[in-house]
Amino acid sequence: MVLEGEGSIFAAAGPHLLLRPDEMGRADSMTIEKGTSGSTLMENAGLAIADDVVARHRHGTRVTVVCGPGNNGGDGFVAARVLAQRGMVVRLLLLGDTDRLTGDAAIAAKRWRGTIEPVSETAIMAADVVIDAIFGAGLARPVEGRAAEAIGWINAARRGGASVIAVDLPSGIDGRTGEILGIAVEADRSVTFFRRKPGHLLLPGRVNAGRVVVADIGIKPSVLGAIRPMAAANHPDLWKDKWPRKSIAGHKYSGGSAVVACGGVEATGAARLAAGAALRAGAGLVTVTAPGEALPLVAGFLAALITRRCDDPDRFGELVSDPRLTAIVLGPALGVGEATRQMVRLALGTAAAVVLDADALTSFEDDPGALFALVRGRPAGTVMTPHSGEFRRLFKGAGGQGASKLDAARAAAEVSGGVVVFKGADTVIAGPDGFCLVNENAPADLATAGSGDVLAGIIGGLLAQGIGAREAAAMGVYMHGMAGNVAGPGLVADDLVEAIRAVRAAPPFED
Ligand SMILES: NC(=O)C1=CN([C@@H]2O[C@H](COP(=O)(O)OP(=O)(O)OC[C@H]3O[C@@H](n4cnc5c(N)ncnc54)[C@H](O)[C@@H]3O)[C@@H](O)[C@H]2O)[C@@H](O)CC1
Ligand SMILES: Nc1ncnc2c1ncn2[C@@H]1O[C@H](COP(=O)(O)OP(=O)(O)O)[C@@H](O)[C@H]1O
Ligand SMILES: [K+]
Repeated sequence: MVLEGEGSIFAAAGPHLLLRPDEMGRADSMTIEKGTSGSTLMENAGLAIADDVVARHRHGTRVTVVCGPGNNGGDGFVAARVLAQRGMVVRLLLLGDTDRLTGDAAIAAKRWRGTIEPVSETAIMAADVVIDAIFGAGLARPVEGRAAEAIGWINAARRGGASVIAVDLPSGIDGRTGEILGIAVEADRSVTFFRRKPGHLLLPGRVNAGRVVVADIGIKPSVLGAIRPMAAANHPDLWKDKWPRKSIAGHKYSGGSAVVACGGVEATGAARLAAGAALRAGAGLVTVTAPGEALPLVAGFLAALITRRCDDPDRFGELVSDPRLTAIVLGPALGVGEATRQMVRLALGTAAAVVLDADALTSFEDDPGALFALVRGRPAGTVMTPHSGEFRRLFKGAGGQGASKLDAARAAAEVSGGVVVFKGADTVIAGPDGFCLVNENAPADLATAGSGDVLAGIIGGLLAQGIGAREAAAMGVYMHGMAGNVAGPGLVADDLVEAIRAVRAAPPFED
């Protein structure tokens, strides 16, 4: 399979891979089959939790461990024992009966010499630190009843100043989707095992998880080859060797040549932002095609941009037939309708890589299959960058009911044959081979008008330089997040274009 090739994105993803709860279960059982007992894994997990607490809190801290009925609770019993040995004042609360504990959790419970109390509001509210060991990977349905009450009390304790540490996942968060099933713990920290889970990165799980720490509990990375997880965090390790750099022997065409299509006189801002971003991301030259009356506005923006008059799709077809063209960006404020559809068809008919955003996507709302047929057939890369509204319009119920954002993006990439960038605070980049990346460096300041246009331009600028579609998309999303951090609070989209210079000057990896 392509993903496993030497130097492939899968190979580079190693520590950044994300394991769904069922995949984590396989990692556990493969490890147990190879001779490490489940009890040892649980001891290691509980120890990792205790270490995390001890590293941050004084001797004598009042720690309340809230245990659930499964192995997540088992980890809690181990942590409680170790913390008591290390001088913390520990209370252990159990949801349910001790005699209903089974397997490794029952063994861990026997080793706890202290009292096992029923869950109560007062015991939770009296703590300086609460360890949430109610549910982890085994959460199977919405939380209700006593467990829901306990979660409410844990959150109240946190609002009252207690620190909350989640074992594996905040209870109530679905590790596969990041969704809240009923109610969920709001943690300061989550200590998870071996690899992070999608629910640690996808919203709202990411917010509930707080700072996520990954502990080694003795599972060997070699199990990953058989499990073949299909998702990873978007990390520079995945594309740093493609980072844009000017070569001393280069000339302007070495950076490739990009075209950005501009809408009418009242809608030129989006294309200007995209074109500026493409140039700053390293495209050698960027041409903006615009209707006659809009042309002066574009020309007056950045002197480095080339402008070409383009009043109809036929003229656009002529302009993009230049064989030196390496990337085309279509969609930002272009208008929804047949003219845009025709421009998309023409762009997809070229040998250039194409970014389809905004109106280029919405224009195919009534006949997405027609778009996908064109995308699927092309040898050059195609990247589609929908926000959630555009995604729903074009990809309808991709992934089916209960699909995570990851599953939905994956299904969209598979059905369209292109690379899909499903935007948001937890942007997912999906390739048609099903492998997905979840981005996590984007600051909320990016939620501002025109920010998506800048992203489309950055990706276009990277594609123009010959970077592959998946890498350009992943790197582009990451650079966009970095630009947001450089520009900081109060940023407007224009500032992001400017900030790309600082991003390129300080790559997110050691050279
Ligand atoms: N499998 C292993 O070998 C290891 C597992 N570990 C821990 O084990 C956890 C997974 O353990 P489990 O698979 O036992 O699952 P959990 O302990 O997360 O939860 C399963 C239990 O909760 C019940 N349950 C699920 N959803 C519920 C709901 N909404 N309301 C009420 N009850 C509900 C289930 O019936 C079951 O009794 C991981 O998150 C991790 O903390 C670690 O100890 C490392 C080793
Ligand atoms: N809360 C958020 N945190 C981080 N990034 C965000 C957030 N909200 C939106 N973004 C990012 O900002 C950009 C907005 O794009 P888009 O919705 O197309 O807006 P526009 O059409 O105004 O340009 C996307 O890249 C998206 O991922
Ligand atoms: K938990």
